[in-house]
Amino acid sequence: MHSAIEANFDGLVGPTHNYSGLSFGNVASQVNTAKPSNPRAAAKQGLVKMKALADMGFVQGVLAPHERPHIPTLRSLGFSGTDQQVLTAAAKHAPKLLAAVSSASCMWTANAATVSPSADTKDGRVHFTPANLVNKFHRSIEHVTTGEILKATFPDQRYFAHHPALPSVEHFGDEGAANHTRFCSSYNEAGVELFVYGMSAFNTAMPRPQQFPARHTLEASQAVARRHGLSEQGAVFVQQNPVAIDAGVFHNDVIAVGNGNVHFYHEHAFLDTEQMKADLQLAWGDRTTPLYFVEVPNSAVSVADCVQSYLFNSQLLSQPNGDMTLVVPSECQENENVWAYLTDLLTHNTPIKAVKVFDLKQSMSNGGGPACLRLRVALSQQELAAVNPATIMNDQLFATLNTWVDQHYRDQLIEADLADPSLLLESRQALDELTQILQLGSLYDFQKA
Ligand SMILES: NCCC[C@H](NC(=O)CCC(=O)O)C(=O)O
Repeated sequence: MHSAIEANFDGLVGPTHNYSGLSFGNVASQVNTAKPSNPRAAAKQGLVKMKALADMGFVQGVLAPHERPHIPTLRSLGFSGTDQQVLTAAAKHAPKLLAAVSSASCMWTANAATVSPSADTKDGRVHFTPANLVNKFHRSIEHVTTGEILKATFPDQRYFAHHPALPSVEHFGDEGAANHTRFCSSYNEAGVELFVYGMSAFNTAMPRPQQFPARHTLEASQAVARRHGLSEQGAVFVQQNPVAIDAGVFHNDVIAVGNGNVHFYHEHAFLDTEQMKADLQLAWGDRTTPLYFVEVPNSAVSVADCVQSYLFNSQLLSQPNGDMTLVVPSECQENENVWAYLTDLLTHNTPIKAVKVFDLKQSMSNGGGPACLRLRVALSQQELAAVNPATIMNDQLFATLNTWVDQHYRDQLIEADLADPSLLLESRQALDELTQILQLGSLYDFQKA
């Protein structure tokens, strides 16, 4: 039997990448507000990570950025005239709104969707639900285009089932795979899907964060598990620690990561750690491989260290021999406690045997680490063969995309630049070419007009 694999689909950073301070509750986004960004460096840092994973033998895909600034959203909010008039009026009367419709936030594809592999679902297809990202306006406008990009990347309906986003209302706040982890003993077999939520929308007696928003609800997770056709045994629902959310852990993937039979998480990640372990263990059942819980004590790495270094926003990747590699941002190396912990971890008897460090500073400055930048899609060989091949990273695509970035991206952007009509034209020109490179068809609004 040919083995199933886990592919990573990273978001390519778009030409309008900037720091607008749009994410209340996300420390990096707030701290770096109004700093100049470098979209060209951002895109290239992401490409280097993608290429490195492809070179390590992993299947690596690319998800296209969205059209920004998004003129149709401005029109729906009452701006009118030519595209240039819309832009100028928005810049004058609602500059923060212009910043919101210009964000390159779709780069963080861990928030693009929740994906359930075919081994877990009732109809034996891979299921996708784009996340409504309703808690932040700039992200709430992503899900329609995300759905179209996912359909263009995973087109064959015999293998892939595409759902629309959940209702766009706080009760069903859904942040996608940033709050979803899958455990399995091999990618061929049915796994256990862990859904982590920030609060219950309907049960207001349950604890909630006091200061920062809980973006993701229990009810959203339950709905996704139902529509994906997961078995009762195959889905576990666990509440994130509200205290951690108030300390800046706006997604669970800032404080926990799992893969295969390993759950790597912080002591304060969950409201009830013992319950999380018991529930996962019960769902895991009597599989022959043991489930490893690698719990990081607060005495070694504080929650503040997690938020600053993004230790847990790492990618935990299985090598063919079962050993795992942890892909971390360079901030981990710069944080003394975190680096000491990681150095020590490698001497312990866990499946985590190697650490790889990447410079992702441009994305990190908006609160997005290695794990935020990727959407995991476990695929059988047959399903992999049905993926749009033009989106798979290799030497040629890496070279093509680097040249494309050099041609179209600026190396500095501040908020005021978002009003520049030539930025809009440059971005459209770039994306128009990209749809040809990645063979996505005409998916952007400006291509349909
Ligand atoms: N998974 C990481 C997501 C980071 C993202 N940051 C942002 O949107 C910041 C954008 C800005 O502030 O310009 C967020 O908070 O959802």
